[in-house]
Amino acid sequence: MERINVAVRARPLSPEDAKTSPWRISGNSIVFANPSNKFDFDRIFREDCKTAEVYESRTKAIVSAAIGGFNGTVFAYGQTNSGKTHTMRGSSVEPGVIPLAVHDLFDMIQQEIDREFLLRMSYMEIYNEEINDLLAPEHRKLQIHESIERGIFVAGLKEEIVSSPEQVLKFMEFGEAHRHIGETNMNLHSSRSHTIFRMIIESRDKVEDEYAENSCDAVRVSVLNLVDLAGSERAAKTGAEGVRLKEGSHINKSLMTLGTVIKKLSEGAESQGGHVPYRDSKLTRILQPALGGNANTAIICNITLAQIHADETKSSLMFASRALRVTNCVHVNEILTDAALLKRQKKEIEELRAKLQGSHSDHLGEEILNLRNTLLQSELERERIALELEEEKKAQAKRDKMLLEQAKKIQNLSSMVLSSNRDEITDHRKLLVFCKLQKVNLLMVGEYTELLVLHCYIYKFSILLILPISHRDNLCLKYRSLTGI
Ligand SMILES: Nc1ncnc2c1ncn2[C@@H]1O[C@H](COP(=O)(O)OP(=O)(O)OP(=O)(O)O)[C@@H](O)[C@H]1O
Repeated sequence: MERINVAVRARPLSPEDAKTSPWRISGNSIVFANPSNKFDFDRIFREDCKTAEVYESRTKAIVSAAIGGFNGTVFAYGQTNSGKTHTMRGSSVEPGVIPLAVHDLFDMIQQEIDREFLLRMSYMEIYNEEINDLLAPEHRKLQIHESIERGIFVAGLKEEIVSSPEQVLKFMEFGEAHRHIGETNMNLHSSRSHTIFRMIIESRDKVEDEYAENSCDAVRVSVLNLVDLAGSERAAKTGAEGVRLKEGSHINKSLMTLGTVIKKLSEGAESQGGHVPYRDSKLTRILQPALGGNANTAIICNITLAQIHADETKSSLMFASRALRVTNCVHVNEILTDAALLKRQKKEIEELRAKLQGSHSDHLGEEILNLRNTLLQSELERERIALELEEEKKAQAKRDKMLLEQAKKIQNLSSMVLSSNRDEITDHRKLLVFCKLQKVNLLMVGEYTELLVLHCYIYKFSILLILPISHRDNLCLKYRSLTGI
């Protein structure tokens, strides 16, 4: 959000008027009669200040921004004979803001070696609420239209392509010749119309190769309005009659609408969804983007400090004070073709990627990598443990199964515990073969055990012998002699 910049310029006074002036200027404040009537502004230019200084203080920056694609509007406001035309148009002795801006604009463009520019100009006046083309005097009563592409525009207004300040000023001179100027009691050359001098600045990146990756064919289009308003006037003072009176009433009416628009905006009407009467006059409708819209705007309020015009000066300062509270929303005006849009997005992605890879994100990247590694290791460990657990379960099941089988076998064998005699030797042998096949130890008790020991030896498996004491020594001897153990 950008506030409207408001400066006040006091025109020189005659020595008599200077003596009786009720106004005092101190810094950027101006006081009327007593300190309670104090007005503060961004800048106050005293009577002796030169237009070049007025131009440098704010308009230069607006011109520079316009080259960068931002809309800009500067207008001179004030009562008749207060020095508006002197400020905006000036003379050959002291050029005004318009010729100074035009020269500066071309100088600044020269510095922009990476961009190419196309400049157009138009010049119109609003006379008795009718829009006339000053570059094509036959174009009269032009209409205002609005479209999404162009915004608010004057249909049929001639735009001349220009390539030098001299060319611009020449066209301007042509327009001046067709402007409505009239003599009043207050000003020999009183402007009877509002004039809007406009420069349309189009630019784009200079490219050797249109299709080069890093080229961007986005076009910036900005409008710079330099406005010289007609002065508010009192018929009693100007002595206006007939045509002059009619002109004066139209001037006053449109200035009144301008005042109302500024008042509404300063009260925040637009942001609160309230009605701002832009359409009540051609002037406010054309200047709409500059008033609370998309433009850098500056107002130069011209005043006279003479006692006799104190009321008009007060009213001008009130208007200027309200304008101080108006904010605009300024953004660069860029038109993008589809190709340009794609290129721009690609560029943005590349820039973001470069940023991500920059020093700032190195540390972050490393940390992310470490975290990822840790996570991976944890997952592997978890898998390993799960596998081990599974194996363990299988082994346990196998063991359980084996134990169960063994228990069954023991049970079977228990039922086969022998109480043999010589006739049962064949059965002993069968049993041994069975034990060999089943890989189980044989539990034996009873007589004739030596014969079984012999068989065990032959079939090579160990045996547990539980024998009656009487048999033990005898058997041990036999076992030793057989096995050599
Ligand atoms: N700062 C100044 N220094 C010298 N002369 C000035 C200054 N301001 C105004 N004048 C002179 O005062 C006269 C009236 O000024 P100008 O025509 O610029 O007033 P204006 O506000 O445009 O009036 P109007 O609204 O009637 O067109 C002119 O002769 C102009 O040269």
